[in-house]
Amino acid sequence: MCGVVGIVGRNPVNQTIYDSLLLLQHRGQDAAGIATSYDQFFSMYKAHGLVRDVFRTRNMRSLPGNSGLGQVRYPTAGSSDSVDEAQPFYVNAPFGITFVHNGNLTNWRELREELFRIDRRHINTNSDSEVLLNIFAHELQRASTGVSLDESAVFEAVAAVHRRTRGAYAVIAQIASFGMVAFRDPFGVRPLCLGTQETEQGVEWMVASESVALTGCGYTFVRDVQPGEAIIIDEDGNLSSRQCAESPRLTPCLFEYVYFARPDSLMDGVSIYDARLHMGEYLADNVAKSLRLGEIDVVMPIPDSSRPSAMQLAARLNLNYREGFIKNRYVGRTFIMPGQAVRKKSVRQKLSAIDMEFKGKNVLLVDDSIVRGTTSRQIVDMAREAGANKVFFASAAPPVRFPNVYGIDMPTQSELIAFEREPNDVAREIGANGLVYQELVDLQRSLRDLNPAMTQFESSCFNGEYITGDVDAAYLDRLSQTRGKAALAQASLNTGADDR
Ligand SMILES: O=P(O)(O)OC[C@H]1O[C@H](OP(=O)(O)OP(=O)(O)O)[C@H](O)[C@@H]1O
Ligand SMILES: NC(=O)CC[C@H](N)C(=O)O
Ligand SMILES: [Mg+2]
Repeated sequence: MCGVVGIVGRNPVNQTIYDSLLLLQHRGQDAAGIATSYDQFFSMYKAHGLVRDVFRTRNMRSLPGNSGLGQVRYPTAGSSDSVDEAQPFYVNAPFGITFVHNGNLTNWRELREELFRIDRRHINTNSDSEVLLNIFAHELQRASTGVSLDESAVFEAVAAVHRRTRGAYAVIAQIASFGMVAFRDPFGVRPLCLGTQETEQGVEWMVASESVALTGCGYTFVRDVQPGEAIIIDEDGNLSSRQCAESPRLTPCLFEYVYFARPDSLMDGVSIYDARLHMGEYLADNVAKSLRLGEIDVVMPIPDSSRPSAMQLAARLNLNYREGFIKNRYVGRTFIMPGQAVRKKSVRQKLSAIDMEFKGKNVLLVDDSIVRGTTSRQIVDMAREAGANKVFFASAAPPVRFPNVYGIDMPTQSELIAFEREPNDVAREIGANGLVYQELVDLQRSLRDLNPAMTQFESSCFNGEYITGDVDAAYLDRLSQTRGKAALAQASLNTGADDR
C-alpha cells in the first residue's frame, strides 16, 4: 500500500504536500517523495525513510511551484533498498511527466518486455510503477498530435492504459505545461478521492488516497474518483472528468477497510471507523456462538487498528473493555515493515503489557487481522507473561490464506499462518486457548450495511478469487519463487533469524 497526493493550488504547495504525506504515512513507511512544477520545470526530491526524516528545510526550499504531487511508499514490486524505485517517477517524453502510483500491476513483467520490444522504451528499475508510467507516456504520445496536448488525448491515453494493464492502480500524474491527471483502475481496487478549497486567489484542488489527507489540510471532500474514471485539472484550476473504462465495476480491496486506511477516512461512501464498528458487532455474534462468554473477564484491543472493532465487540457482549497493551507512539506499523526479522522485533518494541490488567484474568484479545501471525504469537506470550489465566483471540477479518497481488506485500502462501491450518491449528500455533475469526460474508456485510451500492469486493487474500482473471496457480508460484524467496533471503541475511 502506498499513499499518493496531488495538488493544483494558487500558492506554493510544497508544505501542504508534506503535511498531507504525514497524514498518509500509515500507508507507506519505506520512502517518501515530492515533485513540484514551476515555470515549465519540475523539481523533485525523494529518499528512504519516514516523511519527517526525508525532507529537510533545504529539500523543501528546492520544491517551488503552485502544483505538485507526492507519495509515501510501501513496496510491492522491486525492493525497499532501491531509492530509484521510490516515487515520484519522471519521464521527459512526451511533454514531461511526473507520476505517483498506489497499487500493483499483475502483468508488469509482460508489459516491460512489450515496452522494450515494441514501444522502444527502457525501464531502469524493477518497479511496476515505472512500467505503468511508461505505458501512460507511450499512449499519450500516440493519442496526441504535434506538440500540443488536449483533454481528449489524455482521456484516450488513460483508456488505452486500462486496456493494456491488469491489476490495481490509483494514479496521479502531472504533465508539464498542461496540468494534473488522476485515474483509478476499472475495479477501483485502491482508493482515490478529490477535494477542493476556495482561496482569495481562486479555487484549489487536491487528489489523495484518503479523505483524511484532504480534510487534515483544510480541503473539503468532494467525491471519490470513480473506478475507471480520469480527472484532469488544468493549470488554471479547471476540472473535467470522463469515464475511460469499458466496464467499470467498483470492487474495493477489503483490506483497506480492515487495516490499511485510517479510521477517520471516508472511502467509497463508507466511514472506515463505522465499518470497523460493524465488523466488531458481527465478530461479537460469532464470539458468542463459539466461546463461553461467562469465561471471559475482559476484552482488549491490540493497538492500534483493532480499537473500534474491539470496543464495539465488548459493548455488544456486555463485557469489560480495558487497554492492556500500551503502544510506543514512536514505532510505526509493523505489518508494512520490510522483512520478517524487523517486523518480529518491532512488535516487542511497539507494545508492552500492563500487568494489573492481566493478573489471573481470562482475556479476549481482539485484532483487526492475523496475517503472518507475527503480532498474535508475541502478544499471546506477553499476555501470559503478564499473568493472564486464559487467553482467547478474535480476528475482525477472516483467515488470510492467499497471496495478495494488488498492492499488499504478501506474495508467498506459506508465510501466512492460516495457510493449510484450521482455526484450531492457528490457535495452537499462536498459543491461544481459543480463536474466533470473522466470517467473510459478515465482513462484506459490515461494508454493505453502510453503502448498499457496494456489492462486490476484492477479497482474494481470503478466498483466492482474483478479479483481474490473469492470476492462477502458475502465476502465484512464480511470484513466490521471485519476490517471496528474495524476501526470505534478505530476512535471514540480516539477522540469521528464522522466518516465523
Ligand atoms: O499477523 P501479522 O502478520 O502480525 O499482521 C497483522 C497485524 O499487523 C497489523 O498491525 P500493525 O502493527 O502493522 O499496525 P497498527 O498499529 O495499525 O495495528 C495489524 O493491525 C495486525 O495487528
Ligand atoms: N503498495 C503500493 O502501492 C506499491 C506501489 C508500487 N507497486 C511499488 O512497489 O512501489
Ligand atoms: Mg495491529
